[in-house]
Amino acid sequence: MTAQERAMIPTRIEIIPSEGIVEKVRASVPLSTPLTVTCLPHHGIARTVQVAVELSLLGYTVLPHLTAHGLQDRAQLSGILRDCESAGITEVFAIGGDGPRNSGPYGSCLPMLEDIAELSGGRISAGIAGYPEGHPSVTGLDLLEALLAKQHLATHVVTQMCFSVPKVLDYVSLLRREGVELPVWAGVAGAVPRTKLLSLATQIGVGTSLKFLTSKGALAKRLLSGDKYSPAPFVSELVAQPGSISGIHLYSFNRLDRPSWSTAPDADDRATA
Ligand SMILES: NC(=O)C1=CN([C@@H]2O[C@H](COP(=O)(O)OP(=O)(O)OC[C@H]3O[C@@H](n4cnc5c(N)ncnc54)[C@H](O)[C@@H]3O)[C@@H](O)[C@H]2O)C=CC1
Ligand SMILES: Nc1nc(=O)c2c([nH]1)NC[C@@H]1CN(c3ccc(C(=O)N[C@@H](CCC(=O)O)C(=O)O)cc3)CN21
Repeated sequence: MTAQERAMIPTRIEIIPSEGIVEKVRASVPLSTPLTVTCLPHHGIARTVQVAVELSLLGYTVLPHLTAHGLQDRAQLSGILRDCESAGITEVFAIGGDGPRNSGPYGSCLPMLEDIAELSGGRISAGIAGYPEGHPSVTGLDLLEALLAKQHLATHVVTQMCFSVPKVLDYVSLLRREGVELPVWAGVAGAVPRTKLLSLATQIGVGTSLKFLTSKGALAKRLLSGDKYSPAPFVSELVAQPGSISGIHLYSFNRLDRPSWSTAPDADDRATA
């Protein structure tokens, strides 16, 4: 694969719907860069959808994250899908969610996906999550079974953040062996302070590949240079493998400097006031 081809890998950015984020995005992200809006338990789904709708109306391609555990009932999901459609949103990222399951009908992602397909009449599609390193409280077999059950309702898989190229590639091979043909987008941490990354990675259970970061390999050394984690060496190594991943999903933590491998056009394309 040539450097030119590597540079063409589709890249999208995940943001947190914090106060002021719409203005921040508008000031620094070109309209051509797709965005996803995360859904954290202490924020709730309404906030995610509101930010996604605002960004979509500004002209961004945007996917809100919908968490099954965060939904009270089917009517709430129906309202969210209507709001999305009215704002021109055609795809969401569907996830179980970290928060406690409420009394609503969606104990996991699958029944929510079924209702998204039914309520939207198939007009809103969905991405789902994959775990190259497993999940702290779910077995690998359960995760695979859930993925197999969900795949017919999904358009793509986004991986949990991972710091090891071989683990991502092994995971894509595993999915292909098990009959999952969906495109896989690799979840990659953005250039964030290393302390922040370490605490978050421990919290969400990606400790194994973090051990890789403290190993003595050449790639590990490059990733660890400076105060911040640098995703660029990881990304260039990953995309050099032909036919493996379909895109890069960057967990930005709202640090919105343009990623060094980005294919996005220049500042002229930014949203204007
Ligand atoms: N990768 C990501 O971007 C995000 C991941 N999450 C995490 O993903 C988990 C699963 O969501 P999906 O991948 O959509 O899977 P899912 O909702 O399809 O569930 C997969 C399987 O894991 C079980 N399960 C899920 N969470 C569990 C838990 N906390 N304890 C025990 N069993 C559990 C389900 O019953 C099911 O058998 C969430 O609970 C959360 O921890 C949450 C938000 C974003
Ligand atoms: N289990 C799990 N849950 C998630 O929500 C999640 C994943 N995994 N994997 C990938 C990304 C990373 N996510 C996160 C999680 C926390 C923050 C975060 O910065 N939280 C702040 C609070 C931010 C705020 O309230 O505005 C913190 O200090 O914890 C960011 C992205 C969302 N995604």
